[in-house]
Amino acid sequence: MHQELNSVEAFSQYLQDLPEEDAAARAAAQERNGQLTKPPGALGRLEDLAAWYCAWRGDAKPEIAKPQVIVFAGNHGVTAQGISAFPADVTVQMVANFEAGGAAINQLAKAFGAKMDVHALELDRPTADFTQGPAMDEAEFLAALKTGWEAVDPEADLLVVGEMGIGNTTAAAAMALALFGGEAGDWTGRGTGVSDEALQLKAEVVARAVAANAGCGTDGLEVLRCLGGREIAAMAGAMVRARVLRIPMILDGFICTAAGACLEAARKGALDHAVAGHVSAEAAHPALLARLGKEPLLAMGMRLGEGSGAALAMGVLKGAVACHSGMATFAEAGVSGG
Ligand SMILES: Cc1cc2ncn([C@H]3O[C@H](COP(=O)(O)O)[C@@H](O)[C@H]3O)c2cc1C
Ligand SMILES: O=C(O)c1cccnc1
Repeated sequence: MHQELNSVEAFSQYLQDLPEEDAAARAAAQERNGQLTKPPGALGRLEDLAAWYCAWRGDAKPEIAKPQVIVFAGNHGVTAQGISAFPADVTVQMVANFEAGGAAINQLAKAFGAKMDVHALELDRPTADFTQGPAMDEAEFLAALKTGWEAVDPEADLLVVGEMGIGNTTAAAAMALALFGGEAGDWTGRGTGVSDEALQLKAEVVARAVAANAGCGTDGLEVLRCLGGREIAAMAGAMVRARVLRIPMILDGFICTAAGACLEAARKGALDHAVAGHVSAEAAHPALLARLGKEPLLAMGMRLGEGSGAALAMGVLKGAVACHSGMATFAEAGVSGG
C-alpha cells in the first residue's frame, strides 16, 4: 500500500481522516475470549490487550509474526545550553553502536523477534536552539515527518519507535509544558542523569524555550515543529503511518510519549492504536501518560529510551495474543464450563 506524504497539510489531513478500530473484529475476539479454557477474566489485562490488538488488525484470531522496531536519531541545538550529562557526539556514536548491534535495543529487539531499522536524520545539522526560536522550519519538519512515514514496513504487524538524541528530554519537557501548562519544573527530569544544579538550569531552559515559541500555543503540530527535534517528528510521522496501515503500536518512554501527545493534541484519539509499554523513571513520564489516559504495561525503572521499554513490552503483548489465538475453547478441549 503506497501513501505519499508531500506536505505538512497532507499530514494534517491524514490525521483528521484516521481509520478507527474494527468493531466487528473486537466483538468476535471478545466472543472467542469467553470460550477459552480459563475462568472468565483470569488472564486480567492480557485479555483487554488481545482484544485491542484484534480490533486494530481486523482479525479475531491474529498472530504477531513481523514486529518492527525503528530507532530514529537526531541532534539538538539546545545542547549548547548544557542540559545533558553527555556530549552531543554520543548521538552519532550510538548510531554506530546500533548499526553494530551493541546497544540495549538491539538485544531487546532480537529477544522478542523484531527486525530493527535505524534512521539517522542529518546528525551533522542539529536543529536550531529552540530557546531562540523554532527548532525546525516547515521544510525540515516535513523531511523529518516523511522519514518516519516512509520507515514503517507496511507488512509489519506491530511497531515500536525509539529515539536517540542527546538533549531530547529537554525537548520533550518543553513540548509537554507547551501542551499541558504548569511549571517548567513539573515536566523537567534528569534525562541521562544531570546534577541538581543542571536540573535547575534545564528547567529554566525549558521555560525559555516555551516562551520563545509562544506562538505555537497548544497546536500539536506546531509544538512538534518548534519544540521537538528531527527524531521526535520522525517518530510522530511513523505513528500516523502505522495508524493508516492499521499496525498497532507500543509507546516507549518520555520522549516517545511526548511525540504522541502532540498528535493527540492535534487529533483526539490519534493514539488509540497505541498502548503504553512502560512507565519510565524520567520524573514527568507518569504525568504525561496520565494526560493521555494510558496505563503502562510495565514499570521497570528504565530510563533509556531507544524504544527499550516498548520492546520489552512486546513480550507481554505477544503473550496476550498467543494465549488468545492459541488456546483451546471449552468445547474443543472437552473441559466443563462453570
Ligand atoms: C550512551 C547513551 C545511550 C543512550 N541511549 C538512549 N539515550 C537516551 O538519552 C538521551 C536523552 O537524555 P538527555 O536529554 O539527558 O541527553 C537520548 O539520546 C535518549 O535516547 C542514551 C544516552 C546515552 C548517554
Ligand atoms: O523515558 C525516556 O524515554 C528516557 C529517559 C531518559 C533518557 N532517555 C530517555
